[in-house]
Amino acid sequence: MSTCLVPRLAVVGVGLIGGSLALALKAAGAVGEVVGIGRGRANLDKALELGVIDRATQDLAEGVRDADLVFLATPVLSLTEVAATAAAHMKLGAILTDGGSVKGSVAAAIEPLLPVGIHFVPGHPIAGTEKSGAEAAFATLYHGRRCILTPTAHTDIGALDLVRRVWEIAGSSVVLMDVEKHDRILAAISHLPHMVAYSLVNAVGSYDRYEENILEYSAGGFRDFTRIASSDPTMWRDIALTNRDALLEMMERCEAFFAELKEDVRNGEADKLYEFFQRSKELRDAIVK
Ligand SMILES: NC(=O)C1=CN([C@@H]2O[C@H](COP(=O)(O)OP(=O)(O)OC[C@H]3O[C@@H](n4cnc5c(N)ncnc54)[C@H](O)[C@@H]3O)[C@@H](O)[C@H]2O)C=CC1
Ligand SMILES: O=C(O)C(=O)Cc1ccc(O)cc1
Repeated sequence: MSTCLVPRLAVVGVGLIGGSLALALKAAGAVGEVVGIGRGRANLDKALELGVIDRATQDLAEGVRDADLVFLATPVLSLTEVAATAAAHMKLGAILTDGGSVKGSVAAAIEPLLPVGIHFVPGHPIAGTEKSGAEAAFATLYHGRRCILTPTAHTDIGALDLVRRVWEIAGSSVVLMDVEKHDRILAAISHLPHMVAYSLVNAVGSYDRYEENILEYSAGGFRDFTRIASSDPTMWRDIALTNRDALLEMMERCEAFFAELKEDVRNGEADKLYEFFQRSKELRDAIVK
């Protein structure tokens, strides 16, 4: 009989987020067996080869059957369907959690589907990179980062405690938050920057006056600013669709500042431009150490 925190972990979607949690728990000796569940055989084989998972299956029902904890790490729009199938085949008392970037739609859709005796804890590790797939996973991704859990009135306290300990063992500090606050904060600090980066790359990459790819002339600033535009398009499509209202509000705020800047450039407003840039620098220097 295993004495580790999670005797059997099932990870649905063995990519950056699911794979990294598996590796972190393995490194800490907190997990017995890790079962990886996915749609593509090639990614599962890679995950096996890299030691991210111990067993692989493309059959969700079979993969979750004996799991004590099931971690859903697939794109946000797939989570409800995956959760419904997983929950229907999990053992009584097992815990289901997720790492989706948007929480309001996820918790609201999944909770009504859960059979009695299956506990759901919505979560979101605030850690990541622009890379995807099992090859992108690494054990220290969550070190020194935050993980937001968004329990609802229905969340089981024991399940919440176990998921909290899982993320702490993975190296994160856990913050509890209500879903609306989560979705608004993430729209501002994560989802808006991705939309801006995607737009910037399009604006510059489609500029064809000189019939050559001017992205090849990019210096450090362009690379830093647009790294996140290399992120997975399915993931970001799902985030944009499921956090629509909060994201639109932030995109409008951003548009207003851009419009102000445009007017000041057009009118040669030296003092206003200086103030705009000075204020931005102070804000940025205070936020990002
Ligand atoms: N990439 C990041 O930096 C972060 C991502 N997230 C969230 O974590 C989740 C996973 O993201 P990543 O690990 O980056 O993606 P990923 O693309 O690296 O991995 C997702 C895996 O799920 C598989 N998959 C997709 N649909 C599936 C389905 N219906 N059934 C089984 N497998 C399926 C994909 O084939 C892929 O292997 C997403 O919900 C994302 O919003 C959360 C925090 C950070
Ligand atoms: O690569 C980066 O800097 C990110 O911003 C990663 C990221 C993407 C999505 C999330 O929900 C959380 C973190």
